[in-house]
Amino acid sequence: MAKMIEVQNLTKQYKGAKSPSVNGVSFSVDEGEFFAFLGPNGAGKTTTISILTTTLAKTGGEVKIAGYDVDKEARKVRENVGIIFQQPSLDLNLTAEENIRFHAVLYGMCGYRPSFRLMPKFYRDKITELAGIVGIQDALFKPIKKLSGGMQRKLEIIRSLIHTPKVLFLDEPTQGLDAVSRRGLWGYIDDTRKQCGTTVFLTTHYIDEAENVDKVCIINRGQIAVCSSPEEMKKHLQYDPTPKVCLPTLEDAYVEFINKHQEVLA
Ligand SMILES: Nc1ncnc2c1ncn2[C@@H]1O[C@H](COP(=O)(O)OP(=O)(O)OP(=O)(O)O)[C@@H](O)[C@H]1O
Repeated sequence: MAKMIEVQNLTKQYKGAKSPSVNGVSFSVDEGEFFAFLGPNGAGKTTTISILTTTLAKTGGEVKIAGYDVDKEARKVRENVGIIFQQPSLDLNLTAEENIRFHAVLYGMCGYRPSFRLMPKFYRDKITELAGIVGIQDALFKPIKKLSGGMQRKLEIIRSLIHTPKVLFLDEPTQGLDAVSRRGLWGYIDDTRKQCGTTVFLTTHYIDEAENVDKVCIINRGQIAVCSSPEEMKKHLQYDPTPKVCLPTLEDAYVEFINKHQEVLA
């Protein structure tokens, strides 16, 4: 199976920092795989995702996305990825639909037209479908600054999916969404993954969202601490191995693991 994300010995040291924020990280993600990159605050998740999506320069190591090198073939990488950032990145002076339209043009989905009506049918259909899924049909043509924070988040989600990317990077995608929208979003992402073979790279502090992933890596203080399936993690990462039963959820395994490692590293 093709590797969609290949990371070897990735290092990032911010200017003026005493030590690297990401320190020799290596992992790979196969095509169509659902991958979770978990870790406590400040572990290095956003730094890693920013390098993988070409928005931040690394200081060492090799990174390929969909077979393209993030330094030498950054434009190709961007054509193949969709991103939902932790921080909002919308233009508040445009309408919701205009924000998506510019993104679609930028990502090579279609040429620019000066109004929604004049855009190609496949674009209009895709926007309508996505807006229905996250429930913002009524807000599509309103200026962004009039929308609530939650609505703006939903808009970013639509924007990241509009060009049907091969690899979808989700940096805490459901932060600020209500329960119904969270469920709707995950349903859509699951469908997209299954129908289009989209590879999904997720970081989240809601560990339950990672319960059904294929592979989990935990990063702690800039280094990969463990990489396995959620089932293996639940089986092997019990803090107290008696009685010998699996921990019930990935969140239980994660919390035990982090607690144990914080003590070891303290
Ligand atoms: N622009 C920057 N300049 C200097 N240090 C930075 C910068 N951005 C992040 N850091 C540091 O790098 C480390 C990793 O930060 P990062 O944001 O990647 O962590 P994270 O795992 O995404 O955390 P969170 O879960 O809180 O979002 C932290 O110690 C942080 O303070």
